[in-house]
Amino acid sequence: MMTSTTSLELEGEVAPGRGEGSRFTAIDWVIHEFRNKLGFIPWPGTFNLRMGGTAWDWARERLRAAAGIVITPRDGFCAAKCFGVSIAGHLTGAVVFPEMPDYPDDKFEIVSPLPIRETLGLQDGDLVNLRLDLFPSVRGDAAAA
Ligand SMILES: Cc1cc2nc3c(=O)[nH]c(=O)nc-3n(C[C@H](O)[C@H](O)[C@H](O)COP(=O)(O)O)c2cc1C
Ligand SMILES: Nc1ccn([C@@H]2O[C@H](COP(=O)(O)OP(=O)(O)O)[C@@H](O)[C@H]2O)c(=O)n1
Repeated sequence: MMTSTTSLELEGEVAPGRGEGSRFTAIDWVIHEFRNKLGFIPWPGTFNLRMGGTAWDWARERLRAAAGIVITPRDGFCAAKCFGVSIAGHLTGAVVFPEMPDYPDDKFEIVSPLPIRETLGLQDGDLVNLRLDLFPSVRGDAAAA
């Protein structure tokens, strides 16, 4: 649902990933990019949600068209586009869309300064409200919304 000209409200289902997120959040240049451009050091790993439905189809097109914040890759890696996101109205982070040709359309991968599952007591299959900032500027002091 569109809540204003700059934010989107969505719902996603907590999902397992491929167990590779912590490999990427441990890379020096990734930590450097997140610290400089988003204002926080990532908690190890990525928190995944599965998205679907017409609201997501519409939002995905808006996100594809928006500039977001670009994580600039080092040699051999792909770039990623980020948007600030509020998770269940309690935590903030950034949703990351790696620019990989086969990246799943229904995957919503969040990098955050805090452990989201543990902090919010979430399990696979739980539904979570998300608010996305189409014109993001995530700050280092914004870990708690
Ligand atoms: C900034 C950033 C850059 C990435 N670049 C690549 C890449 O070049 N190649 C790749 O296979 N995965 C890359 N990934 C990882 C993919 O997003 C991968 O699907 C994900 O981190 C795995 O998460 P999961 O194990 O939670 O599913 C990158 C991730 C991030 C956060
Ligand atoms: N900021 C974060 C990062 C990861 N996580 C969780 O930490 C675990 C490890 O993340 P991961 O990316 O290495 O693994 P998968 O999500 O691929 O299983 C997963 O259960 C994530 O959902 C979290 O709760 N909050």
